Amino acid sequence: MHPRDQTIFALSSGRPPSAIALVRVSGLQAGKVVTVLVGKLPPPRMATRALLRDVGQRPIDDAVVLWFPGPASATGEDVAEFHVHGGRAVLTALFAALSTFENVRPAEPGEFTRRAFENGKLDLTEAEGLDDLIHADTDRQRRQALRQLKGLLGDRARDWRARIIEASALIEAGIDFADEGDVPAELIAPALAKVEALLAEIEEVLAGQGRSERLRDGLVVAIAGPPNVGKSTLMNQLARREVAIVSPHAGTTRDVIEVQLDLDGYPVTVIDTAGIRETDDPVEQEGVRRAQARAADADLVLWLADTSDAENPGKSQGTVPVWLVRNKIDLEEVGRPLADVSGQGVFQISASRGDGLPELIAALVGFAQNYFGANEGGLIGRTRQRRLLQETAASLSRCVQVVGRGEELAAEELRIAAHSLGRLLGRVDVEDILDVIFREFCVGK
Ligand SMILES: Nc1nc2c(ncn2[C@@H]2O[C@H](COP(=O)(O)OP(=O)(O)OP(=O)(O)O)[C@@H](O)[C@H]2O)c(=O)[nH]1
Ligand SMILES: [K+]
Ligand SMILES: [Mg+2]
Repeated sequence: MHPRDQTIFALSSGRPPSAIALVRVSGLQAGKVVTVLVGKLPPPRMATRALLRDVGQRPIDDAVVLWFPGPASATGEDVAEFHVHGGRAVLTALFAALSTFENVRPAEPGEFTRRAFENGKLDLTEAEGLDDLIHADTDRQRRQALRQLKGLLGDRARDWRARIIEASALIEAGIDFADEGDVPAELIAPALAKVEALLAEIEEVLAGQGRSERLRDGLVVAIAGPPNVGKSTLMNQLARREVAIVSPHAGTTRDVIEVQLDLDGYPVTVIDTAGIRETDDPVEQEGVRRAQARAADADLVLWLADTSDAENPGKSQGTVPVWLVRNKIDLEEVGRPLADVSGQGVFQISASRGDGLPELIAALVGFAQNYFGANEGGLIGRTRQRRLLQETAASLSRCVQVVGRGEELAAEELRIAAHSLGRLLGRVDVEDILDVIFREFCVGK
């Protein structure tokens, strides 16, 4: 039997032990499994309390069972849910009982969602949103994933694709009529108008979103600078715990230390690095090498200097934005003005006392907002989605350019655009292009 036709089961709730564990079963055998374990098939979609028994009638656990006959189920197949006590031995006994059925096996990762997708319960962008929602750590990530799961991008893509197919049908009809007479002009003009409107909408979505797809990975902020300027002290302040060792000894930090922060709902990874200087110590040299590599990979560098230091923050950072942060302002002589640097991206702080930190953190939140796009309507959740939308826009814009020179070329670009959106949704079939042509125009050939 093909693995796709086998019945699958898995623990769908968290790691045991837990108060309650949810075990899901999906596939052709689900009904039989429930009938044997419960003794009868419970009414559909009603929580039913039952003593589960294995095939040898030995009791497993007192459970709540839900029976969802397909196709009105999460996967589209027959699905059973067992809510049992979340003990390891309970689950072992239940899994052993499930495994005694023929063609019933443990599910592969993501297999329930895969089946739901294959049965048309959700499109690919929604499946991606579901995965992102499960992995969301921060509120922004959760909201973005929920938008995807609700199908906001999928709905737009389906609408765009339908309109591309309409435009395509107009052009195809023009091509067909062309060898009989001179109908195309009236057909091509509305097709072109449709394509231009579509292109504007897709480009707006691409432009207005910042890099919302990076919300999944988060923003990387590296703290770099000369030794002993207080990088690890700042790191600990941002993390609100002692993640890095602080000492008056220059060259304390050698390894790259990371913490994940939730900055106003934005996921931010802060990296503390070794102080950058010339050194003979091979261990410290390696630390400096790693520090430079990580700073070059970061999305933002906080270049820390103490107030005496006039270190140039720009060097060796490539295209990564660098903010100059002057630390230890508490050591400034009374009455002496704070360092002469001012303006955007220059901060005065005391990492140990906390002065200037609220301003620095507020600026980081602003940077994150700008980076990810503050727009609540951020539709793009993944690089894959952005790439396919860019491909779609590129094909539509080529279509606009070539339409005067040849309808066949224009029609081909529209086919490519529809194909890109089909891939975005995970549904590529050219049949529906033909369907629309035959249904709407009935040329009768
Ligand atoms: N007065 C004062 N001292 C500070 C401040 N921030 C850090 N220090 C002190 O400066 C020394 C170095 O701090 P660290 O945080 O270890 O500096 P670092 O940049 O991580 O040093 P390396 O890892 O060795 O490169 C410690 O003695 C800290 O207590 C500050 O704002 N004011
Ligand atoms: K130090
Ligand atoms: Mg350090």
